[in-house]
Amino acid sequence: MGEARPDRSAERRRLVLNPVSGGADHAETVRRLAAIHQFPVVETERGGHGVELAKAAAADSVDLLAVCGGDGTLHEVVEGLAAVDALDAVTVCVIPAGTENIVAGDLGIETLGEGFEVADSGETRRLDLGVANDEPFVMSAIAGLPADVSEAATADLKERFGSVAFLIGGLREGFSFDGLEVTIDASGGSAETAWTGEAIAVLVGNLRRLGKNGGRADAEDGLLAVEIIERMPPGEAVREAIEQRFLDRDTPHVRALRTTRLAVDPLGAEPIRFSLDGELREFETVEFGVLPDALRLRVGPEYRPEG
Ligand SMILES: Nc1ncnc2c1ncn2[C@@H]1O[C@H](COP(=O)(O)OP(=O)(O)OP(=O)(O)O)[C@@H](O)[C@H]1O
Repeated sequence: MGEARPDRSAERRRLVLNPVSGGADHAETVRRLAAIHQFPVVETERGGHGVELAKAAAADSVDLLAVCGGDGTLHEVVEGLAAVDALDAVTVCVIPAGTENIVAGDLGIETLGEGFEVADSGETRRLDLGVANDEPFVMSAIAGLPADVSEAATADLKERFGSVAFLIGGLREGFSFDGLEVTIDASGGSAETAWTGEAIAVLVGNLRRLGKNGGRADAEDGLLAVEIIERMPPGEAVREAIEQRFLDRDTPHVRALRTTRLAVDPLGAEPIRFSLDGELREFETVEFGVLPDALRLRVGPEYRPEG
């Protein structure tokens, strides 16, 4: 029985494929599915190439751009579209083939097949983007323990253990972590906050579960969900961080707020490292903001903005 396919004659499609994300075993299947779903494929050849391929897609008037890889590949594509001011002209869809695929999971897209289904017929919504100075991010910006955790999860660990690698890395790092001496200034949200001290982690969420106090960051509310995890004795720190992040419990050393603007200044001479959607960046000083409704994204049927 032949199923009626949507009329795509008016739509210019393209797929950016990262062939080495995740376990690097998806490329063949993706090329086959892409042919069935009428997506011409371009492939990333090195780190940062996704930015260039996204700019080229915008220049070629692509209006539906699928991204197949992990959160890092999506990050690069969004960065490229933003750089040429094409976020409004291009609708993005996500085909999950990374290690974590946190964004895809938040959009209700779990498999390659679901990714292509949503690309074909999912609802298009407008999601906020976060920005760190000038660089956009889809999901989150994280400094401190969890950022070190992502770095500590080596490619080998990731390959063997997938998501668990982040937890293993965290437990390793937890014993040697020095803390972040910072001044944090938030304005334009539920409460003005000025805070100076030593933090274990600063989490700035746009689309991501951040624990009970911050709730799931809502990518359609025009706000960033921020959590500041204060310095505390090491035993308590590891326990509270784990309770907060994995068990959804209230803990005493965590401040949660929602804001449109957040400035973070390190007190010492060292720059501060943030992981933007899993990609590490260093900042002398950083100001976070929101671009409301900036990203046109196809979402799965289970997607709920507030999680
Ligand atoms: N051909 C390539 N060779 C080497 N590295 C590449 C190539 N193409 C892209 N990359 C890099 O691969 C990295 C990993 O991609 P990505 O973050 O999407 O997947 P992941 O880390 O497996 O998944 P996730 O971020 O969801 O956990 C990115 O930093 C990207 O720049």
